Amino acid sequence: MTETGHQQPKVEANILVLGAENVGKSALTVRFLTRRFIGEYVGTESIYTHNVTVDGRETSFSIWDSVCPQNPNAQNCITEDQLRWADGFILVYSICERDSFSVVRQQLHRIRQMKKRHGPVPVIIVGNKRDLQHHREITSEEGRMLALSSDCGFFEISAAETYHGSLVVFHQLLEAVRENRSSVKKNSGIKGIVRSMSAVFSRRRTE
Ligand SMILES: Nc1nc2c(ncn2[C@@H]2O[C@H](COP(=O)(O)OP(=O)(O)OP(=O)(O)O)[C@@H](O)[C@H]2O)c(=O)[nH]1
Repeated sequence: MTETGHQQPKVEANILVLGAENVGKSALTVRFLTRRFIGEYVGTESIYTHNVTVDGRETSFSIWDSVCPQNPNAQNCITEDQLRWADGFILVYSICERDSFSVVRQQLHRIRQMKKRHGPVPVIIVGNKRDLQHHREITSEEGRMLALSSDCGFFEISAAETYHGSLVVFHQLLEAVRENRSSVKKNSGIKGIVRSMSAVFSRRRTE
């Protein structure tokens, strides 16, 4: 409810979870949805709907847990349809697998190319399997630097160990999606005013 007693409209967010095979995309998603870590997940593509209250507002997440085909050309893991559908992206790698970090880098590049055509879109990079420190191949700094250099959020988590990490990832992305929407709306408002003013002035010049 707002101060004036009006019900705030429901927030809807389409989130696409990407990354190489076996990095924990399903584990992260299922953790957020159920608070539980099951251990083994069916490797099929799924879209889940999850209705929750976030910061006092009704929110409906649609979460697309994608599957990256074996031996992929990583960039082609993402289709145009997926890119159009998503309001925000979670790119997952395993801190124990250098190749999965490269996949995230390539997928990020593809998303940023699309951004040129479709406008900005929030991305959060997630280094998963933080509990497996003894197998670590990617330092936290590498993950953080990639995120900083490409204007993304960054978290290292263990979907196996805690629920909190997955919660923070989805909530931060939701906040970024909401901010992105309001800045797009604001910009299109200003652009609209500029466009109509230039139409008026060009008409005057020709009168
Ligand atoms: N130790 C550890 N294992 C994890 C973690 N997250 C996931 N796993 C394990 O990693 C394996 C793959 O997890 P999934 O969630 O199926 O990974 P995925 O990226 O969805 O895999 P695909 O569906 O094949 O693309 C499973 O055996 C999980 O139990 C984690 O944080 N720590």
